[in-house]
Amino acid sequence: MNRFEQAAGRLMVALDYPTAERARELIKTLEGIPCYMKVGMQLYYSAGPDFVRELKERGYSVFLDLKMHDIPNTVKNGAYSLTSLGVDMFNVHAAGGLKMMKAAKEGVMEALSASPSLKQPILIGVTQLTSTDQKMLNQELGIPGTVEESVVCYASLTKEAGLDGVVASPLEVRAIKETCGQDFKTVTPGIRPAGSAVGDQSRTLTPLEAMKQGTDYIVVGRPIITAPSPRDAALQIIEEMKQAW
Ligand SMILES: O=C(O)c1cc(=O)[nH]c(=O)n1[C@@H]1O[C@H](COP(=O)(O)O)[C@@H](O)[C@H]1O
Repeated sequence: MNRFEQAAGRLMVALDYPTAERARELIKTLEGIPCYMKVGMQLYYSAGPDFVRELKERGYSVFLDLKMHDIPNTVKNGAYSLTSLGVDMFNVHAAGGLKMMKAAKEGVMEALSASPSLKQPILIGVTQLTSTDQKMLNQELGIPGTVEESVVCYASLTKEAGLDGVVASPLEVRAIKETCGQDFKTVTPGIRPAGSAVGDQSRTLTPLEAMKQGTDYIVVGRPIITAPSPRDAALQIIEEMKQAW
């Protein structure tokens, strides 16, 4: 694998579109770039599992971002369904607690033993959303301490539950890896190339800065999908990622 492919494989493009048709247009413009594709609530709720299967048939790695957060039994069954669908990665909210996250893992393992040909998906806990800032954490969510402390606390809980890593902002990657180990995966949205609109994100870094923090994957939506040329935007981000090595 050359350096371009290595970097592209760590870029997760958020297909935040209302329909499969719109997502297919973007995929066409990104043809030949071996990035990860992230399907979130907007697209999944409209296009469903068929679109995930289509992405798999096209050869993409798929992160299904549905952020499950429910009672343990419901999450276990949801995890069973998503594993059976054949996604490469999916996530649950760490705020659902230890028992819920362990149930998610059980759902994965049960699906794998029912269909041994399936590949084990990477199971990730969402810590504090990258739109959450210090004031919101303390005043709205009622969680004391700093954002980093809360993120590291959720990351430790996620590790204890036996999951593979967390979603966090790139600003917390070093602290997460120090506490949970270098192999514990970090998936980091809140990526903003220099000069691009921050929008509703609060805790952001550029692609280069995020890679320098040692993150495993960066998630990028609007800076690519709303760019005049999404292909150029994606290629530029991959170039930036390569500079970190
Ligand atoms: O789990 C996620 O992917 C996620 C977690 C988080 O804390 N923040 C966050 O932005 N995301 C997702 O990452 C993507 C970021 O998109 P942009 O802000 O457009 O780059 C969106 O699809 C979000 O749903």
